[in-house]
Amino acid sequence: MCLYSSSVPGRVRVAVRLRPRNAEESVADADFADCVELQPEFKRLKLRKNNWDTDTYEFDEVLTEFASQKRVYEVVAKPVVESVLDGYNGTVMAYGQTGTGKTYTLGRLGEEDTADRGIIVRAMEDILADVSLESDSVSVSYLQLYMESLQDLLDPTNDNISIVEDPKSGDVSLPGATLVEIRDQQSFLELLQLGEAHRYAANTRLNTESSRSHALLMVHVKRSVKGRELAHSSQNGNSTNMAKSLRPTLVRKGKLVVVDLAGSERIDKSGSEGHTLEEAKSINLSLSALGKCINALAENSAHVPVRDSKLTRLLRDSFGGTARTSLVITIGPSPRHRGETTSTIMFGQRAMKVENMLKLKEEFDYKSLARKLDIQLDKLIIEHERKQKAFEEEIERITTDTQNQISEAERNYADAMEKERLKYQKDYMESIKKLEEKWMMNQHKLCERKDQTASTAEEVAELKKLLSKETSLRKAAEEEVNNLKSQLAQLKMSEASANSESLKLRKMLEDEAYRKEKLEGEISMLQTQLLQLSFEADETRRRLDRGGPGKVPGDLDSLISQVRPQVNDSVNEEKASIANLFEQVGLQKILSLLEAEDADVRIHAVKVVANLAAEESNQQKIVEAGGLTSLLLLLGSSEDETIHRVAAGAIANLAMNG
Ligand SMILES: Nc1ncnc2c1ncn2[C@@H]1O[C@H](COP(=O)(O)OP(=O)(O)OP(=O)(O)O)[C@@H](O)[C@H]1O
Repeated sequence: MCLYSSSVPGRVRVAVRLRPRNAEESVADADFADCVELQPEFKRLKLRKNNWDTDTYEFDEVLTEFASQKRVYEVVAKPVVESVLDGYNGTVMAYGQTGTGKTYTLGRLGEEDTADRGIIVRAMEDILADVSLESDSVSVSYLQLYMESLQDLLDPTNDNISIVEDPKSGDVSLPGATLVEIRDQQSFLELLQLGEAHRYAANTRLNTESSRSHALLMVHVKRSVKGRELAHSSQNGNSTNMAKSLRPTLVRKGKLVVVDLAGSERIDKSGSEGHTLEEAKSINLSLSALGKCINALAENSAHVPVRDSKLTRLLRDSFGGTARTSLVITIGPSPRHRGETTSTIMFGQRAMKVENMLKLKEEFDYKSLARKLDIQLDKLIIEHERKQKAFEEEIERITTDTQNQISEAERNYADAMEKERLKYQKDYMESIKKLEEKWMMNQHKLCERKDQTASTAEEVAELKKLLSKETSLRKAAEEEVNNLKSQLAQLKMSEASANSESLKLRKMLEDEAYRKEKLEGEISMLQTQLLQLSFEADETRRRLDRGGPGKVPGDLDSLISQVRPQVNDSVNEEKASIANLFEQVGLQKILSLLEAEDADVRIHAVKVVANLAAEESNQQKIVEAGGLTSLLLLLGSSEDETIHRVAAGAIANLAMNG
């Protein structure tokens, strides 16, 4: 499962490499100029159409016949190798006519002279130098595609390898191909030699040449992303080692595909016949399918005929896919092969227009995590088993110890029990003996008491008699008491009724007393009012007596004369009534009213006393009753003018007499 994938546009890069003239060409074409002229500084190639006309083509790199293998690697393959190390897929491919140097460019081992090392050897050197063999892995498959049959060059028996394409990612894989892990350059070189030997043998068997098949080397580079891992773990500084070990490693998977294509010469020119013709057709089929795909991609055509051949299916990621692709087209200088050279150049020109979308291939390495966990689990199981065994042994030891202790304790307990039993048995026997002695003694005492009991029985009979007598007496007394109690109850009942009667009478008496008091109050009030009326009448009378005819207006004289007899009569009546009152009320009572709270009562009282004091017959009685003293006190204590005046008159009358 791809975890992170960032897409970067990346056009197919194309370099053209010119092979130097070989011995044959030096002779045969001695009088002729090369069919191409290279201008590497302008990255241009001029193709001579004839003696006076040339076509000019531009490439990403133009490598002359003098270009070193090192330079070719650096401009053609190194950027791709670096991408693979960064986690991208990459393709380096050589295309050209037979004998133009495709294998020389890609596959020279440089055993005699390291300067001759081709792209494959140099790429692996760079890869091995960059990876860490502890955390990363490099593995290789080596295959040959011959007439639509994919053969494993590392396992010649495996000659029909199927191509599997991931419909989602478009990744192409060959699950049936042998995959050999590379740990050093030497083993890789040996592997390449082995593959070449197998290729030679296969081709001999098939009666063909290596130039008639396509060779593919696939290098899988899997790298754990340490930087990310470190950053991640530093964010979780407190995480435990166990948690760390359970975290899957992030890995980048880059795949480098190096393709040495079969020669691209035309069938008609090769003059092939029979099997060779079929072979040439097959090669042509796959190369022309590749050409068609590249054309379609260059023209942004909607349909790319990838499925037309196994070669295009194998290279679908390299053209229009996610890989960084670098194509080196190889050409010879001979004007005799101008046609093939032109065709090769045109192929390269179209390939330059193909745009890929480079995608980073990163994923979590769950497989290695699972492996790691398996190892950890095995360790834990072994540890657990070891501990379990130790535990069981410990349990056994403890059980044996405990059983021994229990046996010991049981023995001790049995001994102790026996001792206790004997002790209690002895104590028991002694107790029984003591009890028997006691019982004997008691028996003896009992016999003695039996004699005493006989005399006691007579006394008891006597006492019983007395008791029955006492009982009958007590019963008679109780009856007497009950009688008395019933009499007492009757008496209490009659007393209660008498009490209620007396309460009623008492209430009636209280009511009568209250009424009497009320009536006395009313009488007193009426007497006071009567006194006042008497006094006023007396006053009126006196005024009439003092007035006389001279002081009364003329018209009044006659009136008085008419009235006087009537007045005198009424005065006499008044006098009689006052005297009468005096007798009825009592002098003491009248004098006590001089000290009444009410001012009006005091005024009336003083007027009555004055009126009485005016009569000589009363004066002696008034003085004796303390009336003079009462009047003097009233005079001293009151500020009322009428009281002053009337009291003074009364005092004068009493004083004169006294
Ligand atoms: N740049 C070069 N410098 C010197 N010699 C070269 C160069 N390129 C190719 N040769 C030589 O030319 C010959 C043919 O080269 P090579 O086998 O690599 O061609 P090819 O394209 O792989 O042919 P085929 O398609 O038949 O495999 C070899 O002898 C090789 O050494």
